[in-house]
Amino acid sequence: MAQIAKVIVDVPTMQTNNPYSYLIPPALANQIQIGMRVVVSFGRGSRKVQGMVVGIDNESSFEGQLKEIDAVMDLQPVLNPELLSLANYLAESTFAFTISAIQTILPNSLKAKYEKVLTPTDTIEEAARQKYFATQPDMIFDENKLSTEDVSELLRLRRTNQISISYVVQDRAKAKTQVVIERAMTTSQLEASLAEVRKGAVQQKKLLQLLMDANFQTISQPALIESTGISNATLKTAEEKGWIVRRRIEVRRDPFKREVAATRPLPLQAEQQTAVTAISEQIEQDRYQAFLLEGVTGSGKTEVYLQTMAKAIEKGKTALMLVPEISLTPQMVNRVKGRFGHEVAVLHSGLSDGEKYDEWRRIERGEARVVVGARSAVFAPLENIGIIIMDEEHESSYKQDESPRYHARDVALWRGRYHQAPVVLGSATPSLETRARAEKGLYTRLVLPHRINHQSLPEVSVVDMKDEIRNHKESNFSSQLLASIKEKLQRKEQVVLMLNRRGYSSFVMCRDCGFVLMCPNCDISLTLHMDSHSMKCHYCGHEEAIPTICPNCQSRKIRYYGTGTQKVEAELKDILPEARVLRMDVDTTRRKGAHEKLLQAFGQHEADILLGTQMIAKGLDFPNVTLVGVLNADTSLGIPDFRSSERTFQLLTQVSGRAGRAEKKGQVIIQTFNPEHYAIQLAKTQNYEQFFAYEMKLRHESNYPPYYYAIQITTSAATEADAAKGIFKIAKQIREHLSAQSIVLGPTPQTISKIKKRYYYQLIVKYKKEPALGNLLEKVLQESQKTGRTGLQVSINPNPVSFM
Ligand SMILES: Nc1ncnc2c1ncn2[C@@H]1O[C@H](COP(=O)(O)OP(=O)(O)OP(=O)(O)O)[C@@H](O)[C@H]1O
Ligand SMILES: [Zn+2]
Ligand SMILES: [Zn+2]
Repeated sequence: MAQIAKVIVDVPTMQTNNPYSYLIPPALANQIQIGMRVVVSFGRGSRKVQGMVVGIDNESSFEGQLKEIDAVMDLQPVLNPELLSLANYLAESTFAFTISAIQTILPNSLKAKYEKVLTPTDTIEEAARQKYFATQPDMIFDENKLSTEDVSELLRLRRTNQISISYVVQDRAKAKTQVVIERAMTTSQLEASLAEVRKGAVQQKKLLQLLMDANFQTISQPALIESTGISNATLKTAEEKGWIVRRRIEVRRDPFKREVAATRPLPLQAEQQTAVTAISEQIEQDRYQAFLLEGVTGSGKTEVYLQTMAKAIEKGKTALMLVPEISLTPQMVNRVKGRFGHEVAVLHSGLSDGEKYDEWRRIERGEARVVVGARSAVFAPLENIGIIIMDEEHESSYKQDESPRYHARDVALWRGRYHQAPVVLGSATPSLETRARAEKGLYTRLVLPHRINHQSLPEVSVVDMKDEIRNHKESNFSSQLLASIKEKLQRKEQVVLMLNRRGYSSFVMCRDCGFVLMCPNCDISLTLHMDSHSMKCHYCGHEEAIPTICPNCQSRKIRYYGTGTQKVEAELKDILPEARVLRMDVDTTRRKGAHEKLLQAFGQHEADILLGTQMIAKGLDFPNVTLVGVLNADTSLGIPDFRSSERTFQLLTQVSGRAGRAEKKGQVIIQTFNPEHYAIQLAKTQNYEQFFAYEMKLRHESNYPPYYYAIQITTSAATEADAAKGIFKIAKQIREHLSAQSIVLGPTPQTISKIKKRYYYQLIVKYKKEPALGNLLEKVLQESQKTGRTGLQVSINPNPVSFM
């Protein structure tokens, strides 16, 4: 009986969630498995496309003529059954196409080209060894060059573990390489050369002596240069004279080479113990339960994570831990590595595709039983998960803002249910959604109300910048903040300063006509960058010269407004010339590892002040920091979004929490133009519960989440008219079907209505119960696939983190 494979195909212009049926050629019968990638021909032109096998039937209800699968790309499944059904869940819950869900779950290198190298194992049959490995130790699997019979045979060998596979990324540029130096002459030849070298050539002599040493072995070029001071030029001469050869060799990637000192579990404080016990009980009983671990800053949440993860590992299970973004990773990764050593795999956006892939394979092979990573690590191919942790669960970076628009929290909860394992959502400032669910009893709430050793929370004072501006010359520093900084520096303590913006100043404006320099591609003003002496767009990267004359009225009175990290750094140098300042923002952390280096330097007190954007607000644990200054608390308040108060409160509470974490008492100074705003007043007392109650009341009054669900529908097109027409048509379609209780906001242009030369319109549906809405939106999405002519794109974003 013929076998039929159900294949999800990758055709960008004609996406559908339905699999297509293909005949499995007889030679591959019983060899192709669910979760393998295949090549099939698609459509009238019989274009070759990639696809994923999601099902295999032994008979077909399909009447007509089926095409055969052309080739199989994998010798073993790359997605296991759990991850395949997770792909379906993602597609359904986020209005995405199954193929893009699958691609999101797979690591990038599996989308790229790579070579599969086959090696025989000890158990290989003699006939097979003779056939494939008689003349070579391994072979490259190339589905285009091998006969179907060979492919079938190799699949069988793989399934019976007679061969193993390793993957090498084909693009050589991606492989990590290093130049090594080898000796190319005999000792006596080198001696002869030494005699000929002219007197002053000290480096050449030094090199020859090194080479003549009986113990000389191949050495890496950077190591040689570093240890001897011999220059690159000398090595070049040496190569020309034939003393050495330089070769480029491949080295294994290891994203975290530095050994981390091992740590032992700390004796727990009473509240930590209660939390660990409650979570461990669920691990013991293999039960899914979601927990909210609500602990003030510095209350020791990390120790709770580590000890419950250890419990899962002890039981022979695996553990998954999510952290918001790379900025948080260095300290957290070190803590996890300190406890679990080589069992840890790290996945985050700072890794190259190759590094990510190496880690992915280690997880898949079961070599790493603990995974730490940012958002996409939630798809780590761990089996037998015993616990899932999500640190700083309120962070908006957990939501992906392109398709599939998933929230890692939902995926974590889904996997927790699948594996019957507890999921721990931790935060000092939980999202309103999560805290509300705990209120309803859906999550078990665990509270750590005190700092470790009952150290008090830092004292927060609020400075009204309106008064400051009236009384002083224009400065980013109030007299109170400046005085405190000086005091701390005198005591050899450290200071963290947060500014909510990068660049030098935020925009350039003409004092005569009010002209503001805008990006030609986006509806946003350009930002001045002093380091590159240019104006940059933070959305599309457009860059142009700094104007000295107003392009509009030719006036010379063009001035810089607002403030940025570079400008504050310059001011600090001016008023505190002896202070050592480290600046941390997108511009200083662009290079790989730069982030970790900066934090390490600050931790070792190589600087007195850490000045940064929001990226310094979370997770840092430096005992010597006793003052935190927030230069402009208002930027996040000014954003026209229902979550702006929540964001502001979270940010201020988080950054305040960096002060006074050890024995020394902490102090926080918040500068603002809105000192009476409730988000700022409540951040002053760092009282999350009070903020929660107040904000929930406001959300209730104005029908916002978490009282209502929300869906954002966006259209975009090359012309404004097309984008608008598209959204109004959708609005009409939807309104006809909505119940009276639901609310539609818009359609309106998006807050930033033009990005990269495309125009954006949106509409928001707020609803409590709309069982038919999902299907309706699916239909809208399918229809939008057909309107290729105008280039209209429609996207649907369930539970958007903001309405902008
Ligand atoms: N049981 C304990 N005994 C002694 N010290 C502890 C204990 N638990 C945690 N600590 C220490 O207390 C400090 C704060 O802990 P941790 O960084 O885990 O806090 P946190 O709750 O994650 O804070 P934040 O939300 O601000 O990141 C750390 O330096 C940690 O090593
Ligand atoms: Zn002008
Ligand atoms: Zn732009």
